[in-house]
Amino acid sequence: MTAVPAATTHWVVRMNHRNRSASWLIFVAVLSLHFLEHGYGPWTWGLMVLQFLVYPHAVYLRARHARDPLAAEIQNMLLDSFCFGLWAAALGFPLWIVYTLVICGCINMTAFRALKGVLQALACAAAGAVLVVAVDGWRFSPDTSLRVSALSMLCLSVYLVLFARDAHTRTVTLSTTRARLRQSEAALQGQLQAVQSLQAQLTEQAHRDPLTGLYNRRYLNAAMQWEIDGCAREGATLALLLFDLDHFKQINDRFGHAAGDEVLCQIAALLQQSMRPSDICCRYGGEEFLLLLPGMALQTAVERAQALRQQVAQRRWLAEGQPVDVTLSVGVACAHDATIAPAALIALADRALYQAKAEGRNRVCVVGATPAAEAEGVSTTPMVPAA
Ligand SMILES: Nc1nc2c(ncn2[C@@H]2O[C@H](COP(=O)(O)OP(=O)(O)OP(=O)(O)O)[C@@H](O)[C@H]2O)c(=O)[nH]1
Repeated sequence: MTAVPAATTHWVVRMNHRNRSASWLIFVAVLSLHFLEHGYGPWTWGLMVLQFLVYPHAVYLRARHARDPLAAEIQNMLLDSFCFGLWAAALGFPLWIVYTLVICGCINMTAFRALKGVLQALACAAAGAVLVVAVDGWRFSPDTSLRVSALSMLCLSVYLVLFARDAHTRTVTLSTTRARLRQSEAALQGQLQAVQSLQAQLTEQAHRDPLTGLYNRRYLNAAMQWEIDGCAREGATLALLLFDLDHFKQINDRFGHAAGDEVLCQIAALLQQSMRPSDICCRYGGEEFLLLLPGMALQTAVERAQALRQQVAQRRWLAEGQPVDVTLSVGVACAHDATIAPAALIALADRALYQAKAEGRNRVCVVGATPAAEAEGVSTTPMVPAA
């Protein structure tokens, strides 16, 4: 047997040990009085000491060291009832003594097994009584003296009070534990929400360009295929505008990198202002921006590019307090179905952008220019889509 610290002993085992030790001590007084009144011999006295003074500690030790202490304690309770039956029959069923013993056994079992427990306790008590009657014959002397009856009542009362006190302690402990659990659950929920919001922030940061706050290329790579598929499903076109600042290096060289950054941020803000909720705006490279326009036809996309180009060119830009010319070149491409790969669509826009740069910058070029675009100064240079 391994030593089990009292604090880790099952609470039922501890409770029954305490209740047995206390109430059975009074019961020793009940029996002693009864034995004296009826002149019982030393054997009976010896058995009483064993049963009511030694037995409670023996069964406590057995349950405490058992592999399943609760099951062992329930066996102890059934054994209590069996022994009560032995005593009841051996003493000739003295009414108050029998009543006290049987009620104690039944109440204990009811607490753990409900009505089934009562039946089990009664069955065990009956088995004990039958055994004594079978071995020693039937004896019946139900009367107890007033003193024995009164002491029996006291014993039963002490047992019931102890039992009720334990029930109260368990209820208080349970509600305290429940309250603590609720607090821990609320704290856990709070932590979970904090982790989820942190995760969302991290995901957002991983998809954003730190300087301009626009989506970055990593996000674009994932988003483009969804957008191409989505537009193809709806039978709509997907337009793509690729912007590049003209001679941006000169702004950096003349006014410094911080001034260049400021221009980039303002261009990003300007692009965002013109966006529809469904549009996706990315910082594609150093001074390159990309607008993805789901459901937009090529003609409309070209108009949009022209408007933005003009807005930038006409705006009065200042760098370090000095006026500076800022212009954009734009390449426009359009996907008409899901067969085009994201990289191929960008390559088309890139070729149009290259053309815009080659033609002198501050202009919009388009893959397969339309007559309307031509009228607005859009390059009509026909471009062959990349294979
Ligand atoms: N301030 C700033 N400059 C950047 C950033 N990223 C790239 N650049 C600069 O952008 C400039 C791009 O130069 P180029 O590729 O020669 O292009 P460009 O001067 O705009 O000339 P074109 O595109 O041919 O009209 C380089 O000087 C880069 O250092 C950035 O985040 N901040």
